[in-house]
Amino acid sequence: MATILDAILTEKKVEVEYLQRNRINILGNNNHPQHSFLSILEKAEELAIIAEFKRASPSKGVINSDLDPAKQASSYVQYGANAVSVLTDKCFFKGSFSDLEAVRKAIDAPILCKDFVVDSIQIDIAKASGANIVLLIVAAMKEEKLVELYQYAKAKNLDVLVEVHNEEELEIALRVGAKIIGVNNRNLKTFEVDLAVTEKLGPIVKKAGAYLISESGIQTIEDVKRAVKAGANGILVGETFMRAENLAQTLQEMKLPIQKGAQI
Ligand SMILES: O=P(O)(O)OC[C@@H](O)[C@@H](O)c1c[nH]c2ccccc12
Repeated sequence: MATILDAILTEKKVEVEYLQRNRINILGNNNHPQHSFLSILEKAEELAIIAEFKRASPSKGVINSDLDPAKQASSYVQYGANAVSVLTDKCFFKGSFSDLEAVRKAIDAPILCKDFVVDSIQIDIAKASGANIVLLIVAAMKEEKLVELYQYAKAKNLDVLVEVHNEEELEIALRVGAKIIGVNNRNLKTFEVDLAVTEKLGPIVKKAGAYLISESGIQTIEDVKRAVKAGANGILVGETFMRAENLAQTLQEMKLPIQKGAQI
């Protein structure tokens, strides 16, 4: 049966063809500020928080369509987020590269371009829109493609968050040489969310000497504590922050000290 990930990847092929045809019109500014998320992780004694701007998702439908990306991202940084993630996928997440550009103008912190990257032109556009980090999802491509796109992004001075959901994908991420590994607690094929995925894969990530980011489904302090216990250096949180009634408090209380030994 075709999964939602299959549907997204089919759509991305169409999008990439469009981007290639319109390359000249799209690629703009390449003089955005550089921000190294990796060096933040290297120095951090507290959990790094990547706060996500996420209007909607295929699993949750509309999450919050009232918020302005620049304002929300500024609040994230003001309340202590170490990086901001911006969904740029239109069809399934109601995001855009204009959102990313608006956030770039508003904040002085690393920005993660959150999309389903399958071609280098998407990395070019992410960079031209002001991103400092790109996401590469192991489940979205063959290993050779992952190697190619990883090297491409590195050569452009971007940090790369390599996302995995099981041991097999994690082995691939480590073979590619990923330094920052995102363990997605959500299965992109079934939408099932389980923090036990971080607990299972976290120790393997740490043993390999990479930084661990626990992604998705984090709602409570108990969830954050579980991630920290599994060795997380950071967490990626979208829905909880987009729906928060008291964002300052919700975000600030997640800034827990990281485990000793989680430093590399
Ligand atoms: O809103 P949540 O459950 O806090 O999840 C955020 C983030 O992890 C999620 O948006 C995400 C993780 N990996 C992705 C890949 C593509 C799109 C979205 C994602």
